[in-house]
Amino acid sequence: MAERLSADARKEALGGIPGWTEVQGREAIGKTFVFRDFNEAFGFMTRAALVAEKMDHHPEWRNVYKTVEVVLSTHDAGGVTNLDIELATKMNAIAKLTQG
Ligand SMILES: C[C@H](O)[C@H](O)[C@H]1CNC2=NC(N)=NC(=O)C2=N1
Repeated sequence: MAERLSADARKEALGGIPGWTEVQGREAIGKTFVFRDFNEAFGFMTRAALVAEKMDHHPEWRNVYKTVEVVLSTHDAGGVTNLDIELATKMNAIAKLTQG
């Protein structure tokens, strides 16, 4: 199983994934993505869902129109692991593609 990152390791990893920050009150990372419209937002979610399923690592997320709020943590580990960092990195890349 993936290892829970220390607070220092989390901070360091967050430095490499623009827009992602610590969630207050729990060990998790989050980012709010804002797209041009619902079509783009849902396109992002569709692509990200396929990647998440392949990784067997799943986001907590909420979509309202063109905004997608994402929270990542590794429930099995009770915190943030490299799986979250990897999925966050992939989501940033997918968002870039989605936004054209
Ligand atoms: C059995 C299954 O592999 C586990 O429950 C996986 C599925 N997806 C998961 N996703 C996330 N975010 N954290 C987990 O601990 C997790 N565990």
